[in-house]
Amino acid sequence: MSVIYDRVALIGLGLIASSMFWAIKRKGLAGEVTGYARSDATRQTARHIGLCDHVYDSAADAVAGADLVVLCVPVGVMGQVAAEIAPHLKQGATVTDVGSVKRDVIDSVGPHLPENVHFIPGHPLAGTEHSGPESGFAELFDQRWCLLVPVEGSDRAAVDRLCSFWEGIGSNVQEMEADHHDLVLAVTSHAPHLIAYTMVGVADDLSRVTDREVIKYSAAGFRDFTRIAASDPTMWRDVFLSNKDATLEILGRFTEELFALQRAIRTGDGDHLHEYFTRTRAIRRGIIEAGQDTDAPDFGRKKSGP
Ligand SMILES: NC(=O)C1=CN([C@@H]2O[C@H](COP(=O)(O)OP(=O)(O)OC[C@H]3O[C@@H](n4cnc5c(N)ncnc54)[C@H](O)[C@@H]3O)[C@@H](O)[C@H]2O)C=CC1
Ligand SMILES: O=C(O)C(=O)Cc1ccc(O)cc1
Repeated sequence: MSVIYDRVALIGLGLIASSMFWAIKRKGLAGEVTGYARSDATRQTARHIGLCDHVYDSAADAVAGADLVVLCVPVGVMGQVAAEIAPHLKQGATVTDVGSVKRDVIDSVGPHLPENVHFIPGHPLAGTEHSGPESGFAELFDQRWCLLVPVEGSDRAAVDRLCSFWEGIGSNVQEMEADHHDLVLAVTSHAPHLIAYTMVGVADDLSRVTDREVIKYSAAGFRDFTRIAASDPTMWRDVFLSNKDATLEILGRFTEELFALQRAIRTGDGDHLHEYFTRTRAIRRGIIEAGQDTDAPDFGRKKSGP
């Protein structure tokens, strides 16, 4: 694979940026990769582990001369970071992001960017419950989807170039409209995370009265919930607050179904339960047949280091 962008700037050096860096280096997709993170401690750690060719003390310096700028910060601060870098962007550069929510990011970032740059929002559907610069690994995006969400007037050549970049990183790329993205992700990722957070919270309350038996005897299902509920609190607070409508819609439907199942249990309606579980089992089989099953935490891949 050859160089796709001469200079790439990663803003926010956590799980996603560090995984991107190692994947970029693995395939030689960029001539140089610069980086910036808000905290001095993160910048020091990044320098110590060789994350980025150069880590700058300001976002302005990191993006200067960059052909591709990737915003890898929590969605709640995307707009603020865009305002900070806007005056320093190279003419003709592409600005993208990796945020888990798209409409809110488009609305908060778009207005800050000058007309002479290409803004192409994105979202790699790959991650783990870990965060920070040391949590990244080159294989994170292999065979995972990366959704690109071009905005009105996005330049076709710039979108195609970003698509090639993500394919070089290892992803399968698809384009999607922003509101549709947010609804799909509310079903497949955001609501499930909230449910996991809730279930672990409930069990935590219970564990106090049962001498922590809930943890001690936790079966695989609950352990999977605890993994998800260990995800970064800042990131997930921002996801729920910025994808409010879609998440609330899905949670409303979830609550209705839960009440129906609750009623079936109370009234002894075994047929209802059996039919429901037969339908959900078919969904799982569909996922496996589509080659999207991954089963294990971290989607079945083990961290093999940078
Ligand atoms: N963790 C995951 O599984 C996935 C996360 N995402 C999205 O990727 C983005 C980054 O997530 P992670 O890498 O997991 O987070 P992380 O917590 O590992 O890293 C975020 C980084 O941003 C920095 N940061 C925070 N505020 C900043 C600011 N104002 N200016 C500059 N740097 C700032 C933090 O210091 C940290 O280095 C988020 O928007 C998230 O929604 C997307 C796919 C998967
Ligand atoms: O760790 C998990 O189970 C995930 O679901 C990872 C993840 C988290 C957030 C995203 O926007 C995309 C992927």
